[in-house]
Amino acid sequence: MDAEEVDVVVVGLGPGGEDVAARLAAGGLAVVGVESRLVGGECPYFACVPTKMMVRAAGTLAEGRRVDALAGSAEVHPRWTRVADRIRDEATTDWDDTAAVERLEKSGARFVRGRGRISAPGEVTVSTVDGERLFRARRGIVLNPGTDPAVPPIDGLRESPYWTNRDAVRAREVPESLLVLGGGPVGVELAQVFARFGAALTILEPQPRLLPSFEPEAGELLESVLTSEGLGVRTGESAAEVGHDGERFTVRLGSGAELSAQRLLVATGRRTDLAALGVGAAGLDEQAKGIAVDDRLRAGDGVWAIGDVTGRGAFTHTSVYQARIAAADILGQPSEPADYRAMPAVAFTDPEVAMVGLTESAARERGLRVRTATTDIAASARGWIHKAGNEGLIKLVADADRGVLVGGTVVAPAGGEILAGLAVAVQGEVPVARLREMVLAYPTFHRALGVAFDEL
Ligand SMILES: Cc1cc2nc3c(=O)[nH]c(=O)nc-3n(C[C@H](O)[C@H](O)[C@H](O)COP(=O)(O)OP(=O)(O)OC[C@H]3O[C@@H](n4cnc5c(N)ncnc54)[C@H](O)[C@@H]3O)c2cc1C
Ligand SMILES: NC(=O)c1ccc[n+]([C@@H]2O[C@H](COP(=O)([O-])OP(=O)(O)OC[C@H]3O[C@@H](n4cnc5c(N)ncnc54)[C@H](O)[C@@H]3O)[C@@H](O)[C@H]2O)c1
Repeated sequence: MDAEEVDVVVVGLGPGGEDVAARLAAGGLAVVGVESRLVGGECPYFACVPTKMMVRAAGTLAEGRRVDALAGSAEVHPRWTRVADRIRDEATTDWDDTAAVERLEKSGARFVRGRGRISAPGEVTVSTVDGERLFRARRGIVLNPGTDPAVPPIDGLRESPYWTNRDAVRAREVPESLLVLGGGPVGVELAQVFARFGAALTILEPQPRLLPSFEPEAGELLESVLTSEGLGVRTGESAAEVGHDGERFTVRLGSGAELSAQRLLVATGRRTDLAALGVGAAGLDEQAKGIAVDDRLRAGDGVWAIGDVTGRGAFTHTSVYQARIAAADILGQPSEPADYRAMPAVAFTDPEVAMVGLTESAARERGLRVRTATTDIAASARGWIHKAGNEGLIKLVADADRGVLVGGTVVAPAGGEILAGLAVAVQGEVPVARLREMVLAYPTFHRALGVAFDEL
């Protein structure tokens, strides 16, 4: 097979892959982008965008149900077809990436639909519907393969018609009951959405709390909100066996108890098949969980990796941030090295759970002399005015020796927006003494930060 000579091959066109391909093409390089499914990746078709449309719709239902407490009376009648149609028509154009392919090609990159794998150093073989194509990349290969849902090895699960996020966003109907395996961001966001649309919901999370990668206080508060909305939350419990009789799922727990539901959503994390990507041919460990990269996103000689697969925060903003740095490195342009100190994470539940930088335990593990402060959003002036739906907290984590914030968590209505102030403080290493002097508008939710700064 003759090889086609190019400068760079980008394998996988998630948000970062699409971005890096366009940047490299704009920089004058001959670029081929390879995508086996949809250009844009998980985020626009199966993740961020459609799930946030669901969250937005479920939030309006919740607000409608709060009318009785604040403004009169209202009857709310959920209709899922509104959400399903919006996802199909506005978010995903019925899961069609024509516009994204055109955008990519307009940027100057070439597009090949197929599955790429590194077949030799500097070489990518792409399996397309018309057979195999071979590309030789003079400058290098950028890997942006993203992740697929990880399905845990629970007896009977793989043989059952379980859902992942990809099925949940395509749902045309709300199940009468839904069991969610996993209380991470995917699990809690989708659980609250489907519950607000009428599904009887149970979340099963083996760790002691929901959102285990966030501050424990955040997971505890979210659990109390979800249970007050009628969801069942079973933390510290795992599924031992899954059965499906053609209509319903039965899940036997480690404790012996049994749960039953019409649908089962697997939201237990993500995985990438590095062996299928051929990373071994580039001298990388194909048995590893992800691809280790340096602060220029270099994974090896002539190989860069960006996005979820790098394990530096599985978010769209990480992927496009890394794309910018990798593109600059390949083009030989100046840029700052990757800096993840103020990486934000937001779970778009109601209240939103948002964090930046280090949790208290992560800061202690790094040997920092940690000082923390926590304040209650409901007890703040704005929280008290807000009333229904005012649950929340702010937790700050400071390095007492340097007198700066190293992390912060906001659980609040629009907590992800409030987080921006903390992100600036962590990134800019603004002294806590200076933060205390700030004038914070009354009565905003973020004004509660002042109480926490004082406590620090
Ligand atoms: C339900 C859900 C909700 C989420 N919500 C948010 C959110 O609100 N905010 C946020 O920041 N993040 C969110 N995320 C995470 C976000 O979707 C990812 O971090 C984001 O898509 C970036 O991923 P990526 O760039 O690594 O690649 P991906 O988006 O995973 O795309 C990788 C692409 O590579 C392709 N590919 C893989 N292997 C090959 C191959 N060998 N050859 C050719 N193509 C290949 C795949 O088909 C895929 O299209 C969410 C995730 C999920 C599951
Ligand atoms: N708003 C956002 O930015 C957003 C939203 C969704 C997802 N994401 C990203 O996507 C990635 C995937 O999210 P996720 O929630 O699927 O993964 P996750 O790894 O964050 O959480 C998975 C959860 O499943 C639990 N779990 C593991 N095995 C289990 C089992 N056998 N049964 C039940 N539970 C089990 C884990 O303890 C964990 O709490 C995350 O890294 C996240 O950052 C981001």
